[in-house]
Amino acid sequence: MPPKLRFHFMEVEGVETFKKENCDLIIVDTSGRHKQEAALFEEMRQVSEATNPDLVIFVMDSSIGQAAFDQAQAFKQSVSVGAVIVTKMDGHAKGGGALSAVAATKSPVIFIGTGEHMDEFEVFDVKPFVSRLLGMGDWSGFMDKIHEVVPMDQQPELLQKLSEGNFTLRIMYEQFQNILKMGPIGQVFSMLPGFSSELMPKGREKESQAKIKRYMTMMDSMTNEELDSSNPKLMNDSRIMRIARGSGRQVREVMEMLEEYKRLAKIWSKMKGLKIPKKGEMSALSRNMNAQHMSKVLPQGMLKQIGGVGGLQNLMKQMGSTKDMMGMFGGGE
Ligand SMILES: Nc1nc2c(ncn2[C@@H]2O[C@H](COP(=O)(O)OP(=O)(O)OP(=O)(O)O)[C@@H](O)[C@H]2O)c(=O)[nH]1
Repeated sequence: MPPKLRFHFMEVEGVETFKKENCDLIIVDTSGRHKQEAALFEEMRQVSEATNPDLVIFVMDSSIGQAAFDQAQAFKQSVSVGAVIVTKMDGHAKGGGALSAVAATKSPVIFIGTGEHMDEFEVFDVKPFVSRLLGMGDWSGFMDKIHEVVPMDQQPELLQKLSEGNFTLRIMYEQFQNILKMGPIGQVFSMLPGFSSELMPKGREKESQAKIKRYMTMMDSMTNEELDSSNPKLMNDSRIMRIARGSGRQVREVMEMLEEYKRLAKIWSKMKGLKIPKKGEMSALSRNMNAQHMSKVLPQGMLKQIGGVGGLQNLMKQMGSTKDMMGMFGGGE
């Protein structure tokens, strides 16, 4: 063994021992390191040289955000990173940093961590990941639920309205109604674009259900004009006071409900022009989700860092995307 590798005798000895014992999988875990720590990177390079691994995995915490690019690049320069694992996807981070890590290492994401336990370690699946990143929710799951729960004769109308980008209070009301029908509420919520984290944080389903019912009571005191309008200026003070009085709620609560509506309307307006697919026709969604949609929803700084829409297309390929997903970024391969 060359002298400089003696430091890593433990790793080398460990790997040799386990190989002799015919272990299928041997994992050498280095301690956490940061790109500023040159000596630790050198140590990691030496461990890699000494143990000659089949695969080097860069494990990143999704909360580091855009710092992921520099961090991943520093890893790639020291050792031949071949895959990425993104942890803490259960937190607030959407995982945009993972795209940067993939760009920097030119390696696919293979697993994601969604919690602290063994069963919260999942094989990476590109569709839900990208949907979450874009704030779109899990479209395919959502579509399945829509087909399951929304009465057949109402489906085309609802989907048509959504694709027109006119997200009115009435649509919100109808969606709330459907959501309450769908249950278990947590699972369904997490599939709807914009509905998941803010409106219904994990573990507080009961509270959220009560909030939705409260919102619906307030909307019951609205006129048809108010429910069907997409003009934000319509809701003046006197209308808000009338709704509060009519529903026995505080003005503050009506305003909170209207804020929630505005937030959802903003998210759903990104779907304007999108042809919502029929059941089992995700490719229709993919075809219609073009580069223009993408550039609207991704943070601009991030888009730039990964080389614009073209770079994004390449990344999705590297992330192991299916042909369907490639279609999302402007027409497939
Ligand atoms: N919520 C959540 N917690 C996680 C996840 N992955 C790891 N953790 C927790 O984060 C903490 C740190 O995890 P470690 O696996 O020790 O992190 P590490 O990077 O190997 O740490 P070093 O010892 O510095 O190398 C532990 O409490 C884990 O349970 C995840 O996906 N979600």
